[in-house]
Amino acid sequence: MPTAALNIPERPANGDNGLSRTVSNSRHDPANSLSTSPQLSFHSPQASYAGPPKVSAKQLRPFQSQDVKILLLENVNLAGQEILKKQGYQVEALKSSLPEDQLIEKIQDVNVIGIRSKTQLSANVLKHAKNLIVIGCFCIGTNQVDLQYAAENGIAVFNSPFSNSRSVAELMIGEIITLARQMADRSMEMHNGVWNKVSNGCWEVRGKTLGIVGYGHVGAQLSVLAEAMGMRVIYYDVINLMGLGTAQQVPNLEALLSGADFVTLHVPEIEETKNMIGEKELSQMRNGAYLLNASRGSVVDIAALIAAMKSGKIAGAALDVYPNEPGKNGEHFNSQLNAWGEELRSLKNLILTPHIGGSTEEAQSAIGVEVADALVNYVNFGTTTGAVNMPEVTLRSLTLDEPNHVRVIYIHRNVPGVLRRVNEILGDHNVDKQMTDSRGEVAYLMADISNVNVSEIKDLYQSLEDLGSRIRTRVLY
Ligand SMILES: NC(=O)C1=CN([C@@H]2O[C@H](COP(=O)(O)OP(=O)(O)OC[C@H]3O[C@@H](n4cnc5c(N)ncnc54)[C@H](O)[C@@H]3O)[C@@H](O)[C@H]2O)C=CC1
Ligand SMILES: O=C(O)C(=O)COP(=O)(O)O
Repeated sequence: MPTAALNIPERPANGDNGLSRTVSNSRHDPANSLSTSPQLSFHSPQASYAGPPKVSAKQLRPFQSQDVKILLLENVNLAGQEILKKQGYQVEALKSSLPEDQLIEKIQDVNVIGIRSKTQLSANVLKHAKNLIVIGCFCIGTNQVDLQYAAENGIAVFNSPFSNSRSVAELMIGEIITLARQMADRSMEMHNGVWNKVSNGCWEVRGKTLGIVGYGHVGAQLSVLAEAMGMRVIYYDVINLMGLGTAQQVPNLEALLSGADFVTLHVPEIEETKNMIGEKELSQMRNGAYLLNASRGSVVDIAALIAAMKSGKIAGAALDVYPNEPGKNGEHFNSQLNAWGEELRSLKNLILTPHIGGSTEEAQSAIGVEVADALVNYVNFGTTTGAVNMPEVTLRSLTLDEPNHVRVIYIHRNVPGVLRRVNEILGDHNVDKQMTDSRGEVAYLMADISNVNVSEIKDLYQSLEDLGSRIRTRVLY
């Protein structure tokens, strides 16, 4: 049998590979949601995929669902775990993140990894992930993943772009009032048996100005909620955006800082936002203003914030995120993690929360479902809709359950002449549908072809692998 060397099993004569699942081909069409809706039912393809060049025969082996190994870290919600288990995949779920050495060991073996904001998937970690085809970030932020390295190595990355935005915005509203009324201090005092009834330095939020830095999903939600409480809203963003309600965009960060009583930060962690709020920016804020950060720890220079709070310039602050965060619950938050840890804990009217902005039942189950659906669609069908580091490619219908149909996924470097060469190879068969798109250096081609005998799949696969431009080839059937 020509496929024996690669251990590609022959398709049974009736075209049924013995697996049967119900799947959806679109995660963005609610009517097609994997978990909630009328579903498109068909016999599952038996998918085959390959790792990078010069991999062993074992890695080239096509997989049955039960061969797919998934590692979920950081307590991914059960709703998401269930979707993956229902596919028949092997799912290992851990409650915490892993230190780099343990992560490197574990990641060598898995095809799919699911993480949240804590796990660092650097190039150094990913270079050990020889079998990895896709990463699911069960959160909004993707700064913890080397997206470029992943794309260049044919690893797609998905996230959940807005399922926890409302939860973050609501936490901000709670914190704005808590800061204005020094509520955290009063509560702490009462827990220590101290009655301390004060109005000095306590304010209503009605009529005060909220300055939102980063008017994206979180910032815009917050804007609406704050106006409903009678606050005036201004915002600063690097792109021009229409303000909701009567919110007004200001032209630069300084205008925002000097014009707001409360400043909240909702920008991504990127080079430009590192230490975006430091000594200079804090000095531009109003005397007695408040600062809230639920974006990323690197956005605020915490030593400068401590100084501004000690001097009374800043009347209160709320921090949900830190440059170094503990890897699991119960770990101590102290100066070993962050040099200023102890000093921070001693400050008045400072709310410290353990990165809980998106931690609600609603947000976590919605994220679990959304990202798990995306992973299933990628593993089973190669669909990249919603990927954050790859071109978005999908084909309108699936014919993989029909005899002699295969789907070819060809991730390649975006250089001239590739499509011509790929189509010379595919042209020996009947190309039913094809879509290709590129994002920077990486291009993604998906083609459904018919008239392919199972005995030809290995050659088809190998011919694509042999092209100099290939990053990863998958043949699904
Ligand atoms: N504390 C928590 O649990 C959570 C934290 N987050 C963090 O919040 C961040 C924001 O979340 P979303 O609103 O969903 O993101 P988003 O991508 O919808 O919005 C971010 C906005 O920031 C703007 N921006 C980028 N660079 C900027 C700069 N230098 N100056 C001003 N504006 C800039 C963008 O144009 C965009 O409008 C996430 O990237 C994540 O790091 C998100 C969810 C939960
Ligand atoms: O969604 C995000 O970016 C967050 O920061 C929330 O992260 P988490 O899922 O709580 O680790």
